[in-house]
Amino acid sequence: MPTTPVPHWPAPTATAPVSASVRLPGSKSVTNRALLLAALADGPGVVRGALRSRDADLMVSALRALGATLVASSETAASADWHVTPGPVRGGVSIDAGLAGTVMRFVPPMAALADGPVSFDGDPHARKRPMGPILDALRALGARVEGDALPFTVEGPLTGGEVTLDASGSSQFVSGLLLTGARFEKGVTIRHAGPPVPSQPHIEMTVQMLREAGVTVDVRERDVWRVEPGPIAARDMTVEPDLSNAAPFLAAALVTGGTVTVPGWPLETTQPGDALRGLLTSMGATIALESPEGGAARLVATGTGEVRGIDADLHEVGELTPTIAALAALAVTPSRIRGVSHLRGHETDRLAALATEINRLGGDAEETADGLVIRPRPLHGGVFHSYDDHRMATAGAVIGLAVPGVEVENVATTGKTLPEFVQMWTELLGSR
Ligand SMILES: O=C(O)C1=C[C@@H](OP(=O)(O)O)[C@@H](O)[C@H](O)C1
Ligand SMILES: C=C(OP(=O)(O)O)C(=O)O
Repeated sequence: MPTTPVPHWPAPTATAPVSASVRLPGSKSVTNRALLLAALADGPGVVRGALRSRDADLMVSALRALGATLVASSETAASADWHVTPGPVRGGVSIDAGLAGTVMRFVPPMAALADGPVSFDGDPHARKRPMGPILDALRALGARVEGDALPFTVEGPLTGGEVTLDASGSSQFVSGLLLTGARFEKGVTIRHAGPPVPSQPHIEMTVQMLREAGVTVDVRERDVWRVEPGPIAARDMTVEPDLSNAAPFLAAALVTGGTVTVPGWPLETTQPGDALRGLLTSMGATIALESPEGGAARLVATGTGEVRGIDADLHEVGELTPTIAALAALAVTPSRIRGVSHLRGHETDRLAALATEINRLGGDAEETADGLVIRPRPLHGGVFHSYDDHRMATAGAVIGLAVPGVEVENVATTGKTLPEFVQMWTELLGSR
């Protein structure tokens, strides 16, 4: 039966400076680590304020398929408190990774603990995302693996031990092995050999969450991570708001010369989104991380309506690139974004997608080997394609604030990490 085409979303243009408080749901990266660690723990635990989104739901389904029991309480459309009871890891099941890097890279090492083969597949584009280094590592550690990308099958048992891999394509290869590593008979020692590993804050997030669960992790040697075998302690933990998803909302303060407040911004965090404070300041925002006595911390971003270009190496915080590129396309001076060649293996080839879509609106964006050069040029309306990439869709929304007639194709793809994006964006623009 022919499907009815979904109309493009007319991105609202701001007619006045925004002034809003935007409460973000839980971090995707923290949620999916916390759920997996809870499913591997030595007893029942709770993950509070967990994100509800496609990526998080795929993780919940994967863990249930592998034998864990997850029951939600305090559930809203955007958030849930998950009560997680681990079970023996069960094989003979299939896992849908969707387009989620955290599912396709974090779950296979756990699947190697199962009592039978576990098969993985995902969205058509997910089959193009790099998987080779982590699948080869599982082989080297003792598992049987069929396939070098999605779809693939993993079958334990695996003893663990030492492995060398090239994690320059994704930090998630390291995080994935570390998260389950304590449950391998010999633990795991990972040595990286190759160009620099991106997204170090995400690896620090993994290490910190493991340590909080009582796991011994040694990171004293550069590019070497060691997890000792042992139990993963059951915990009751609360997920921080998703700071990367704050990016388009904070960007709206810059573009419109308004003010956006994000309540609950952690004073200390391993989330890469915390780098927005420096990045947006360089682009012309005034940023204040306020911590009122007795009150919860919050971030306040204020713009002037004029965006400055930026020269930035985003190697450590690659997932912020689409928002920074959207701001750069609206800036009054040129920008250069460097250090992000690994974005070609993200939800789509983000460097190609950003250059194509900015140029489609009349902009001047050029791909380089490891990033983008974006020069000021007046933009016009048109369709901004999302390539099934949540952060492309929100980048289109940021440009639409200043450029009438921008239509975002498949805005529903924001459901990967922020299903309420359109509603939140509409409220942002309405609440003046
Ligand atoms: O571990 C994580 O939660 C993530 C790590 C990063 O992956 P890459 O290192 O592949 O960029 C990041 O871009 C992704 O959004 C989430
Ligand atoms: C790269 C991203 O996601 P994933 O976890 O699927 O790699 C992202 O969210 O920007």
